[in-house]
Amino acid sequence: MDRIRITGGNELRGIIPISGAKNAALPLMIASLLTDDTLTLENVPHLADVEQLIRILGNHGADISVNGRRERQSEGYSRTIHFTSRNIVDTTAPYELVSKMRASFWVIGPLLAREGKARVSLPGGCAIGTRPVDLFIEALAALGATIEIDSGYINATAPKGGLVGARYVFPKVSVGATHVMMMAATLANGTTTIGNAAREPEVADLARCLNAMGAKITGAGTSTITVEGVTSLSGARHRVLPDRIETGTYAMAVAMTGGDVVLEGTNAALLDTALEAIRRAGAEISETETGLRVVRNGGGIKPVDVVTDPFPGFPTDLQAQFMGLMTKSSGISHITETIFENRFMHVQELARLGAKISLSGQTAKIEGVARLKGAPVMATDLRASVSLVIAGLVAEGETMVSRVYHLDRGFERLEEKLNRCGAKVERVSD
Ligand SMILES: CC(=O)N[C@H]1[C@@H](OP(=O)(O)OP(=O)(O)OC[C@H]2O[C@@H](n3ccc(=O)[nH]c3=O)[C@H](O)[C@@H]2O)O[C@H](CO)[C@@H](O)[C@@H]1O
Ligand SMILES: C=C(OP(=O)(O)O)C(=O)O
Repeated sequence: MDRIRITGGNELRGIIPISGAKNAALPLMIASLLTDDTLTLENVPHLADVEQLIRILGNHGADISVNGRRERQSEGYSRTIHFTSRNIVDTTAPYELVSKMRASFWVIGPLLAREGKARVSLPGGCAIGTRPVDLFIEALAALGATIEIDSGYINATAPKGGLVGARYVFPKVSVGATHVMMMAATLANGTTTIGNAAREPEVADLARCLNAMGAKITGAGTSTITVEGVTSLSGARHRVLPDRIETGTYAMAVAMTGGDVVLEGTNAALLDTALEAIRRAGAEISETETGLRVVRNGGGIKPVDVVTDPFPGFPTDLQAQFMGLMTKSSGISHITETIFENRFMHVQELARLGAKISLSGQTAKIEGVARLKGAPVMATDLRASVSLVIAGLVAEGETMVSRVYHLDRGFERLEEKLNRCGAKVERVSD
């Protein structure tokens, strides 16, 4: 199993290209199941999750080609992928496939809308909390679906003439359930209004793509989304938006090591709240023609308190990384996690590097230390693992991160991007 060895102590200086967003690419790929035409997605990151979803969509009958060729490899940082689901050959998403990646559960929306039925395994894994699916069930039931849970599967069936537009207000903001309801409603009879919808940029990106496919969606990116159902969708070409979590991660890495890096191909509007926290921690961030410039030349890292929240709040997917940064601040900071109840697995691993962190309920208290010292640590989930990389970049000596398959789910060519800016990060295959 691969491990990553980081030799700490180098500043980051140079350019880091920001990839297409994993969390936008996944629902966009799933949206391809809504049409028998070809959906072409540009700027798709080359990640383990994307490869896994390609397998899942293939199981439903999608024909997928990368950069116009059939092989699934590319030399570039991002790829153009064509998805054609002329016929849906199977409306079951089996446990073996869905358990590996939670977002694959979202196929339930398009399958139900287009085929009138779907049998989808309940998603597995609880690395960051229990992650229930009750909101998906309620939202689809509101559109008229009959839902049964049987042997670990959700069996969803649409009424005879198809799903029916409805008004539904989510009791809690859910990115995934908003994606699914929006996709399902595109082919429903009549108009759907989604209240308390997730406002994440990835929701707006999905709506842009669906509209290019002929859907009639307004309000995506606000908390009320209206979807006027249409009878069919066509193909389209769409460019995946930049990854705001990757952007924030590298910005925090630069704030941690010091240096001067341009994050290319991204923009501040995707993560204003997180950038403000990084600025308060001591980095200068400015918009350039090509992206964002992050600079910290001396001055140390200041303690900053953050609370995670749905967009436009501080993203939970940047919580672990910000904690990594705060381990070296000059005082005491508090980080409160409000989205997932068990998203603090990185605390004990950061402690191995010398961090001083205590937990009280959903709040972590971080007492900044003057030095971290390299050690063997274990990645526990995607964002937790990259927080260890951020800490490793300034830890004295060597930090060896095991279980890097978590990192490969969401960070494209991490070692290469960091090394080009002066870091010493090496993948070791045992
Ligand atoms: C692939 C992808 O895009 N994943 C992102 C997505 O996950 P995901 O869409 O799974 O997260 P949700 O927004 O659905 O979860 C938010 C909260 O709602 C709860 N909930 C959710 C559904 C449900 O039926 N019942 C329920 O109670 C969850 O347990 C959690 O406490 O948004 C999260 C919150 O920004 C991010 O951390 C994930 O990176
Ligand atoms: C938690 C994440 O993804 P998922 O919802 O697929 O687990 C993530 O992107 O940080």
